[in-house]
Amino acid sequence: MKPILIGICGGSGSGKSTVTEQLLKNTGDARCTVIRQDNYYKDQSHLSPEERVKTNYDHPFAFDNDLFIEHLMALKSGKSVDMPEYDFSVHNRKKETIRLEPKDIILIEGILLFSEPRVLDLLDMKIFVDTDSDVRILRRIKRDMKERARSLDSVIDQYMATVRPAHLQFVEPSKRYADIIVPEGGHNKVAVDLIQTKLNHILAEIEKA
Ligand SMILES: Nc1ncnc2c1ncn2[C@@H]1O[C@H](COP(=O)(O)OP(=O)(O)O)[C@@H](O)[C@H]1O
Ligand SMILES: Nc1ccn([C@@H]2O[C@H](COP(=O)(O)O)[C@@H](O)[C@H]2O)c(=O)n1
Repeated sequence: MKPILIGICGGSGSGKSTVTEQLLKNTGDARCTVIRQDNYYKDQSHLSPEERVKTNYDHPFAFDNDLFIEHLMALKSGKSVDMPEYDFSVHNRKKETIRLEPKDIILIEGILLFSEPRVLDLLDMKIFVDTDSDVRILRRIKRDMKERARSLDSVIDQYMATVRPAHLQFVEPSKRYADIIVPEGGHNKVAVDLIQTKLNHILAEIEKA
């Protein structure tokens, strides 16, 4: 049986990574792997640090979706891929890549998964993590200052200039494509447990096949 591709989409700070990590932890990395759309931001080595700050990172144009889709298709057909690595503190790809082996369950995480029809076509299950925007921006401020080397002013300015408009234009309308909506994100134990039950069922089916 071919690997099952599960998309986990939602706004920035909604809790996608937390949901994804929990599903990976419960399923085990022998049978499950994760591929993140964030790793497929375009290479910006040709731009100066000042120019990179101006990029709209919430618009579909910011992503190398051709490479992302090529890698999704490869994993789906049982081939391994070398996923790019990304450094948010310098707004650019790292030189290193990570080898991803195809596993029975491939979790795919990203803000713009469901707004790209070619990605939608490849997904076997679509999960949207839905969290109010006030909660998301508060989570993002904490995370970006701690983990992504940002100042409070830069997070607020970026949110107003690009994150919020792109969320309303691309992310929020894409919720309609979801099979399952998870309110509040990673600490929603009931929702994560229900999804895990479905994954366990899929894994048992694969073993029988
Ligand atoms: N249900 C929740 N309740 C409280 N905090 C949460 C919840 N889900 C996620 N978080 C926290 O919010 C922050 C952003 O979550 P994350 O999973 O990284 O979001 P995303 O990947 O959608 O940007 C993290 O610090 C995470 O620990
Ligand atoms: N150089 C970059 C690249 C992306 N971002 C922001 O990351 C957000 C997506 O990641 P989440 O984990 O929050 O889903 C997205 O909203 C971009 O604005 C960035 O700030 N800098």
